[in-house]
Amino acid sequence: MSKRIVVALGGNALGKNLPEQMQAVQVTSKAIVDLIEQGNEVVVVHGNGPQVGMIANAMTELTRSDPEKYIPCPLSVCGAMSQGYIGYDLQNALREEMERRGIDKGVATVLTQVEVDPADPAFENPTKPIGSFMSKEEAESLKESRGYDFVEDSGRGYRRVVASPRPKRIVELDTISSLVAANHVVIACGGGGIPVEPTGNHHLKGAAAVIDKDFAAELLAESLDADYLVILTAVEKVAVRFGKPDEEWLDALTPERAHELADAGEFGKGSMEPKVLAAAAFAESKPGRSALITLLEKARDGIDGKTGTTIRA
Ligand SMILES: Nc1ncnc2c1ncn2[C@@H]1O[C@H](COP(=O)(O)OP(=O)(O)O)[C@@H](O)[C@H]1O
Ligand SMILES: NC(=O)OP(=O)(O)O
Repeated sequence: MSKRIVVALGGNALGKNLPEQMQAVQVTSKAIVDLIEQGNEVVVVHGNGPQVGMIANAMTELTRSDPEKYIPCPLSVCGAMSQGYIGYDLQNALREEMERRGIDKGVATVLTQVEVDPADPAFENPTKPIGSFMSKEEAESLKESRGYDFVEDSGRGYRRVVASPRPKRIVELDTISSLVAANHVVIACGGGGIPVEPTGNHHLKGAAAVIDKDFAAELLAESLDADYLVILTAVEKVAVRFGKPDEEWLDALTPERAHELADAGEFGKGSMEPKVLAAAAFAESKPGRSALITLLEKARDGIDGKTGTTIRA
C-alpha cells in the first residue's frame, strides 16, 4: 500500500567534497527512487553537518585573508548555502534517476526556514558536530586560535560543535504541502532548515545554529501527516553497547524503550541519539505511525521489514 514517507538523509552520506557528493547522490537517488517506484509519496530531508562546516570554514578563511574586504558570514547563511548546493545535486540526481526509469514527476528543492526559540538552552550548550573529523591536536589548536568548541564524535575523531536548538515551526510548510499534494518529489528542511527567530515585525532573523535534521524531519513528518519516517545513515541498525565487544544490534524498539536507552547514554550525542529520539517522537505522535533507522543502501529492504531498527508504539 502506498505511504507518505519522509526520508531523512545523513549529511555524512553525502560525501566530504563536491566530487564525492556528486557520486553519493547517485546512490542516494537510487534508494529514494526505489521508494517512489513502489508508489510512495516521498519527501526528502538531508543533513548538512560536514557541508555547513566546510562552508563556514571557507567563509572564515576569506574574512581572515582580508578583513577590510570580506565581512563575516553568519552561520544561518552558511546553512542556506548548504541547502542550495546539496539540493541542486540531489534534485538533479533524483530527476535523472526518475527519467531513466520512466517516472514522470517533478522534483523541487524548497529553501526552508525553521523557527527556533531564542531562549532555547541549546544556545548555551553546543552539541551539533559540523565540518570534518580531526585529531585531538588539530582540535585543540583551533579551539585556541578561533575559540570553537569541539567534541569527540562516536570514535571517529574530533569535530567542531555548534548550538542546535529544537525546530519549532516550518515557515514554508504550506508551500511544501502544496507541492506534495501536487505529486511532486520535494526536498525540504535541508540541514534541519535555516534556523530563524521571529522578531515580531514580519522579519525572521537568522540564528547562529545548525538544527538537527532528524528533529526537523520528525516535525515535517508530523506536519505533513506522514505514515512513515525513514532515517538513513551509515549504520544498518541501532546498537546498544555500540562499539564495545558485546555490542548488540536492535531490530525493534518501542518509544518507551528508546527513551530508557537514551537516558542510559546508549546513543552518541549529536549522532545516534537525535535519530532515536526523533523516531520515538514520531512513533508516539499518532497511532499507526512508525519510524525506521537503517543504512542508506538498505532503504528498500528496511521498508520491506527485512532489516533496520523499527520504532513503533
Ligand atoms: N548506539 C549506536 N548505534 C549505532 N550507531 C551509533 C550509536 N551511537 C553512535 N553511533 C554512531 O552514529 C552514527 C550516525 O550518526 P551521524 O554519522 O551523525 O549521522 P548522519 O548519517 O545523520 O550524518 C553511526 O554511523 C555511528 O557511528
Ligand atoms: N543538520 C544535520 O543534522 O546534519 P547531519 O545529518 O550531517 O548531522
